[in-house]
Amino acid sequence: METQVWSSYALAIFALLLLSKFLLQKKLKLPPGPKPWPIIGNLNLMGTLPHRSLHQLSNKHGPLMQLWFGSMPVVVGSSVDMARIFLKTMDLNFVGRPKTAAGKYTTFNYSDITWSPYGPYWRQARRMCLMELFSSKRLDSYEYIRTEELNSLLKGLYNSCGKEILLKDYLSTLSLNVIGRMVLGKNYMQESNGNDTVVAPEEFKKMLEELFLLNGVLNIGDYIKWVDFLDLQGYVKRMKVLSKKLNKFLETVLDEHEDMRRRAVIENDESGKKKVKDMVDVLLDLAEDPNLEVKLERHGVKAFTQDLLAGGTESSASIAEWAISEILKKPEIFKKATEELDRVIGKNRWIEEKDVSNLPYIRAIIKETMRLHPVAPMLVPRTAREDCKVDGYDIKKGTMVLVNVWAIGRDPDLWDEPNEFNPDRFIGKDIDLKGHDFELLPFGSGRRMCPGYALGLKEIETSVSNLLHGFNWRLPGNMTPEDLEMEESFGLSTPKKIPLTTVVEPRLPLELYSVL
Ligand code: HEM
Repeated sequence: METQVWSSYALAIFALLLLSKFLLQKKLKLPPGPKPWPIIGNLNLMGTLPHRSLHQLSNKHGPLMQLWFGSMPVVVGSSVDMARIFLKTMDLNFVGRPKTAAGKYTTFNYSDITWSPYGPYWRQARRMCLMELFSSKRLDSYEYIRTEELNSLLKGLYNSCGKEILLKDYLSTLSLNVIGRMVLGKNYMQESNGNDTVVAPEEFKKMLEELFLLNGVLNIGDYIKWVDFLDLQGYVKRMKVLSKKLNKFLETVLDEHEDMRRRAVIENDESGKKKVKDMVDVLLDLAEDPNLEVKLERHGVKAFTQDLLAGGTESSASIAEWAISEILKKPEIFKKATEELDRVIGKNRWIEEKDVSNLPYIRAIIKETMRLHPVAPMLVPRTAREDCKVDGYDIKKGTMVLVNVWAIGRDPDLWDEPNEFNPDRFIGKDIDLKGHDFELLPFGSGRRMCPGYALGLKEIETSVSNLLHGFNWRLPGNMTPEDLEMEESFGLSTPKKIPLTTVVEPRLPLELYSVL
């Protein structure tokens, strides 16, 4: 009997709560959007590629739209004006990140840069990026690493001339080796002196792919809290497995670095040159700094290191693969690109980083690739830190905010024939990739904009230009450009679903390949 009374009380309270929530929302003027279902909200409308599902919905409901992922309100901006409001005009209010299982389990409880909440810790992290990790002086000091690793990729391709190759394998090895040496000081993924590797390169690449995927998935438990413990999609289990592997790797890296620092070893790097300070050294220096506003703990150093490795690996490889795939579909673009390369660089040398500013057509190819295939099609989710009004609509504190840069990149009001790959649209136009031009935002904009964009761009520009300069490209067998699939697979990044298989032939005098 007593139980019955209690359950009626509980029911009445629950009904009252629901009613008050309903009345409150009635009073608020929320952005338009699809009607939510009880419990799941609008999760049923999300397909396997959420940026495409949201693009379709915004065509119906407008460039500012609100939906519900379970009980979480989600606002989506899909126009230049909305991007400018969220990322510039009201950036400070939308600079938060949502608390997700991915942030908790895969980034040492939100202690990395990407998922850490807005506050002194994150602000200090951004200062470290600006002043220490990505200063132009530091990036310049690593140029020799980028050049050596790119040469090794070009040599590898030359050795595979005439054979079918999976281009992404070469590209992700390049970015992993570059970022590995810059961040960790040596390549932990390569066998050295006959010793065992700490982790095999293929295994490490898989770990990073898994990290990107798990950081981009719609994990139901994040949005319907009371089913969280069931881990219905099995993602949380995968996150925990992955975080153990990453932690083991990062512990080894830190132990070795600390050991060398104790012994004050001044090492030579793999090419025999005096070792330049790597990014882990810089982070360990910072961790010892008594004047830091917020102490950088060991788990913070591991989380930052992981962010740098992840940010620097998958993105550039994925963009370069998209660029070559688009060019294979349109041979006339290859012709124009090589005309520019032959005119500006000539056929007797490779392209260096400083040459790229003289190659407007190549840079246009890269912009066009990032317009159609932004690595993070909805950037990284943000949250509203306070209640506010946008375009006359109420947005509640805690609302998740997505800026659909993929949709903006295909907006027919901004771009002629938006689905066509046409680099010429950028020639003579002053549109850059640095977050100033809101129609093209592959690195985001504002306070949370990608801190690694300069490094990412350098890698993409020099690799794509040298790939086009050094080789003629064709599709294998009887495959025609129309047969080439251009589907995406989803995660925090959006790589090609079916990796590109291609065949290369040398385009330059043969002696140039022997000096690599
Ligand atoms: C190569 C191409 C790259 C692309 C297209 C890219 C894109 C992005 C995007 C879209 C964001 C989210 C911005 C936002 O929320 O508004 C981001 C954040 C971030 N990126 Fe990149 N990125 C690239 C390279 C890199 C590199 C090389 C690194 C580091 C080595 C890096 C490290 C980060 C970090 C740490 C954040 C989080 C920033 C924060 O939340 O404060 N990225 N990136």
